[in-house]
Amino acid sequence: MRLEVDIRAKSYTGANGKRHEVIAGIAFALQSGEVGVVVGPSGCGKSTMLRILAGLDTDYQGHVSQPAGARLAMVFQEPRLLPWRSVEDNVRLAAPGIADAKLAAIFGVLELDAHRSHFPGELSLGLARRVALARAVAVEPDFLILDEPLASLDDALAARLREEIATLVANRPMITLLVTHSVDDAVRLGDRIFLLSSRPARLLHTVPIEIPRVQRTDAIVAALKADLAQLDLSVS
Ligand SMILES: Nc1ncnc2c1ncn2[C@@H]1O[C@H](COP(=O)(O)OP(=O)(O)OP(=O)(O)O)[C@@H](O)[C@H]1O
Repeated sequence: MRLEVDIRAKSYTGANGKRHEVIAGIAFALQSGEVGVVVGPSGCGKSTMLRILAGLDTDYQGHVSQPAGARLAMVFQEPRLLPWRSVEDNVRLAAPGIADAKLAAIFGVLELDAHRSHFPGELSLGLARRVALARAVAVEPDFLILDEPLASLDDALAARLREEIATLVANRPMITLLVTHSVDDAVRLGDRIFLLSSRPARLLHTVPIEIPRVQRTDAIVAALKADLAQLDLSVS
């Protein structure tokens, strides 16, 4: 299973009729079992790229190929839960027929067991993100897209959710693509990091990380971040 991305250009037409270029060249490939992390400055075009990868936007130049029949799940920045349904129902509606044991395993990893009967309005942002993630994983995707899953969470919560994401991706062979502003999150979670320029987004560097996630101690993470900081992120 392999995802191949070659987005050569993407632009939007503004209200004044002028086109503005948002993506100027992003090409990469990911294999099943790999976590790719896209890091780029705010507003550079990351969400636009994810929408293209998810097939929600076909108005671009280039191509994206994923295996026929690959099942895709996407977790958006805002959790988008059904407010009138319980946590458990939100997940079951996305994955009808899911076995109780499978659901219990997902809720276990994401520490949601105590919240099964809660409604989205009763949840903190961190919990709502976990439910959105549970819902995505419950459909057993081949390709999982996560748009800023750790943004706006305090450090301790972000660290917990990061661990949980690491457990989920280790439990299932899928292609995971995660977008973040945070180099720290990227080096803790990624197998391959894609560094983008500011808008229009251009892929500046692809950085593979060979050290297994479980072996990435704080000292190793600091060293990896120092390596990344040496890279030239200016667009020539
Ligand atoms: N539907 C649209 N029509 C016109 N312009 C758009 C549209 N969607 C996004 N843009 C513009 O494209 C640029 C990139 O937006 P995008 O949301 O992809 O960036 P981003 O890197 O995800 O940002 P952030 O990091 O803040 O989430 C921005 O200048 C944005 O205003």
